[in-house]
Amino acid sequence: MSKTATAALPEETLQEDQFIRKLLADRRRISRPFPESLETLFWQSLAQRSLQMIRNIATLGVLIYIVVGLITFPSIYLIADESHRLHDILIWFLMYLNGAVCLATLPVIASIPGLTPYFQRFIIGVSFVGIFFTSFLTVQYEEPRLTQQGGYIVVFVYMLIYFLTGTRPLLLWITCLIAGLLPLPLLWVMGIKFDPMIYFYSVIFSNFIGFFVSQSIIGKERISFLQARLLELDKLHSKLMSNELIRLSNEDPLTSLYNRRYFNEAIHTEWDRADRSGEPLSLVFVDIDCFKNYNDTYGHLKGDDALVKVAEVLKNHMRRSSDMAARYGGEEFILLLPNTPSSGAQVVANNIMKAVDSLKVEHSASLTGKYLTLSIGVATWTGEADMTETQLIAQADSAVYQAKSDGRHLVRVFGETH
Ligand SMILES: Nc1nc2c(ncn2[C@@H]2O[C@H](COP(=O)(O)OP(=O)(O)OP(=O)(O)O)[C@@H](O)[C@H]2O)c(=O)[nH]1
Repeated sequence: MSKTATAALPEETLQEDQFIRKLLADRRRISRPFPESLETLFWQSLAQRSLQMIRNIATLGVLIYIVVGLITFPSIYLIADESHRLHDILIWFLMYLNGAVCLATLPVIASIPGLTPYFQRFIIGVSFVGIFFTSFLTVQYEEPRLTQQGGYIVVFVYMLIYFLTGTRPLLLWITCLIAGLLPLPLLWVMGIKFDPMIYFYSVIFSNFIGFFVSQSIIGKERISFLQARLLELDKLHSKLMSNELIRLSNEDPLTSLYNRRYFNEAIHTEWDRADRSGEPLSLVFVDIDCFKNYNDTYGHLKGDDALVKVAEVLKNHMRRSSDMAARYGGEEFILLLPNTPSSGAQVVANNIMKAVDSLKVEHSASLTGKYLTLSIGVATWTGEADMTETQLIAQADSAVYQAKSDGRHLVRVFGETH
């Protein structure tokens, strides 16, 4: 990144940019948590993507779930022995209902904007309920083959939770582990016998597998996230750069006022606007008196300081958002005052004159007194058809000339005789 470019970026953003570049260069550290704000952003982006995915596949999900129901129900009917068929169908139905409720919650949360900030918490809650009831019910089939099938469903549920929700794997792992272990004392109290191996395999082991696989997927997600974030920062950087370039091309580097080039553009726009609206447009031309003498006496650097001080006064007198002050040439400034009649422009000119007087910038070689003074010319266009912008500028300039020839340290209005 170039020197100018880095200067345009805020310090925080710059640090983030450098951190990301380092991390992408040395990917061994990628699985460690990022600094807090970036880490939060990462999980938020995953949650956002999950929400979007859930919204997109909601209808398809409902259809698939119905098809799964239509396929598994007859198989339960066929597999289960007649002696406990009703019991097993009831267990299947409760499991199916549990799955339907849990899965239906997701698109509902995703479609209510007020709930989406709590998406992760809902996921934790829904996962807990889903795993608890699925684990609790699946071992209650009388038919061992169905228990085994239920085990596969638990594995499937785990995978769904891990891959669909974009939730932190460790948090999910702990939640699912507790939800998976909690039915054990309940089953024991209820005296329900079950195969511990199937329970271990479907509830505990698959949770581990889901955790490790999702950890490795999250690692890849982290890389994509950092790359996307870097792209965003680059875009922001380019935007700042182009804003900065625009600003620099419009600005006078010494005084930070607008420069003559920008003034020429602005007067053109305002001229057209005044032409359409019929509002008066005033120019105030400001020239520092005996500035050559000032430079000769105090040196150019002091001369520059004086220019900056005058510029500050001008800026402070630009009270309307449409007013603008520009540096027109060496020690000449110009104010563009849209929708301002001559009387208003004269008030501004006199105030500026007094404000510079009150600065009391010592000028021992001045012809007007002991301090730095201004000569100011005012010209106003009130819609005369035969006038041009250049003519208005020339009128303001000629009013300054009048002020100079009348003795300096004066405000003169073009067309008025004194
Ligand atoms: N320090 C400094 N001086 C500048 C700058 N731009 C122009 N000047 C000086 O401003 C002076 C303007 O001098 P003149 O045009 O003769 O006007 P003046 O001495 O102010 O005389 P009057 O306008 O008749 O009062 C010149 O000496 C320029 O060198 C600048 O950026 N910095």
